[in-house]
Amino acid sequence: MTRLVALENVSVRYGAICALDCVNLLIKSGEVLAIIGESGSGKSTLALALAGLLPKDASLSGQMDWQGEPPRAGRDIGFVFQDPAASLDPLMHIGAQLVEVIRSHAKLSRSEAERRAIALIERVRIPEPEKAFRRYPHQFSGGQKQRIAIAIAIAANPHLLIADEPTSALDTIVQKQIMELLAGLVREKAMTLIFITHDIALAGSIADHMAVFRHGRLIEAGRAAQILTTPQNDYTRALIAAVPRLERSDG
Ligand SMILES: Nc1ncnc2c1ncn2[C@@H]1O[C@H](COP(=O)(O)OP(=O)(O)OP(=O)(O)O)[C@@H](O)[C@H]1O
Repeated sequence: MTRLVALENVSVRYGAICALDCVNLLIKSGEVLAIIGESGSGKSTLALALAGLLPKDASLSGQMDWQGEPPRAGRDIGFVFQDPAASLDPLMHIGAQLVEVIRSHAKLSRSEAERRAIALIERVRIPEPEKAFRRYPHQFSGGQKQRIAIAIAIAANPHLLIADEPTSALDTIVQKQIMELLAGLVREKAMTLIFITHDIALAGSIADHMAVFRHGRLIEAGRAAQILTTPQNDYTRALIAAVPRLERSDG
C-alpha cells in the first residue's frame, strides 16, 4: 500500500489545551485505520486536522505530508458521524438529499442522478430502494438512517472516508452490520477509512491498523491483529482487558 499521508510531529492546541501532542503516524492509502482512545484523547481533533477543518482558534504545528494534493473536505473526504439524524434533512426525502450531493459533484441530468441515488440506496442495503428513495428520514430505523448517511458520505466518490463513532448510537447487532458495510465499501471502492472509536473490540473486527491515543499522545500504532494479541503499552493492555471477548470477523 502507498502512503496517503504521513504526519510528522503534528500538534494541535486550543488555547492552553494541548489536544494533540507531537503525533507521528503513517496512514496508508486503501487501509482501514482505527483511531482509538477514551473521551478527550484527541481523536476528533486528529480527524478535523486531516480534513483541514480545525476551528479558527486552534493552532496546528508539524507536517502533514500528503501523497499528491491534500484532499478537500466534502469532495475528496466523506464524513459519517455518530448521530445519523444530524446528517440528514428531516424535511427532504432521502432521494432528494442524495441527488443534491451527486449533482453538486458530477454533471449529471436529474434522471441520471436519480438512477445513481437509487443504486447507492441499494448499495447500502436498504430494502426496496426505489420506494425508499421517496421516504423521509423519520420513516427509517436508526441503523437504516446510518446506512443512508453512509450513502450520502460516499455519493461524491471520496477517496477518504472519516467515520467518527459511527455506531455508538446503535445496538450491538446493528453496529456490526454497519461496520461490515463500511469495511466492504472501502475495500470495493479502494477508499481509505479512518474509523474513530473508543471501542477496541469493534475496531479489531474490521481495522487493518490501529492507532491508540491517550491525552493527545499516540501511545501505540501498528497492525490491528498484532496490537490485539501483543499490545506493547499498559494502557492498550487495559483497554483490551476491559473487553469480555474479542472476535475478528475475518477469523
Ligand atoms: N473547539 C475546541 N475548543 C477548545 N477545546 C477543545 C475544542 N475541541 C476539543 N477541545 C479539547 O481538546 C481535547 C481533545 O478533544 P477531542 O474532541 O479531539 O477528543 P476526542 O478523543 O475526540 O473525544 P470524544 O471521544 O469525547 O469525542 C479535549 O480536552 C477537548 O476538551
